[in-house]
Amino acid sequence: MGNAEKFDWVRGFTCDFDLVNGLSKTAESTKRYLSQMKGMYADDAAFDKMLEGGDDPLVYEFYEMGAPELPGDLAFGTSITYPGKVGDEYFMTKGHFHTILDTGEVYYCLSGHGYMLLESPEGDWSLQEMKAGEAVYVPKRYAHRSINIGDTPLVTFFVFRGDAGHDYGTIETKGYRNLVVEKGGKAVAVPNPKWGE
Ligand SMILES: O=P(O)(O)OC[C@H]1O[C@H](O)[C@H](O)[C@@H](O)[C@@H]1O
Ligand SMILES: [Fe+2]
Repeated sequence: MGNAEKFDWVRGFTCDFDLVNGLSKTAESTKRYLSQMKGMYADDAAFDKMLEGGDDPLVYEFYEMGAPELPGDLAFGTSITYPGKVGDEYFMTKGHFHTILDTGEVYYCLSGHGYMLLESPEGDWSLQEMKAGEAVYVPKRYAHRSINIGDTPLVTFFVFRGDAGHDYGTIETKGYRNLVVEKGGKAVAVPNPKWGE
């Protein structure tokens, strides 16, 4: 049974999410493995090398609860980005704009340490730090991507309008203007050499 049928979107329901690892015993997660992110990391050689050995690490997983795609409904769940790097670039989600660009989103960090990378179509961008107990507001119009800069899973709980939709196209073709890499033991933002390609 899929998540949409499991839950009563008309009369209400509850669902568990672990405070530390973010996982649910009831809902089923959607998983994204490294092989599904080809071209998204700056270092293609490091990316290919990681997959050569036959190992395809789980980079992140999240819950699609099956909220009705209507303006009055709310999509919510946890998103878990695992620790790791491709070359010196930290593991991250694909990131997306909302199809209805004018819809925001809230993320509350349950555990781990990382950043939310925000970028508007006009190129305004920022990094919002995420650590347990901090909530991040993703304003309407901004693409958003979670980046794990720690050694433990970065776990967030998110809520957004049910009809917002995901637009991956722009990020998949152009990328973000900046990446977050480890330099001298520190996480720093650097310009993305592949941007706009
Ligand atoms: O959609 P991605 O960029 O692959 O990230 C995965 C997921 O992360 C977050 O938790 C969002 O709220 C989800 O809507 C999203 O689908
Ligand atoms: Fe979103």
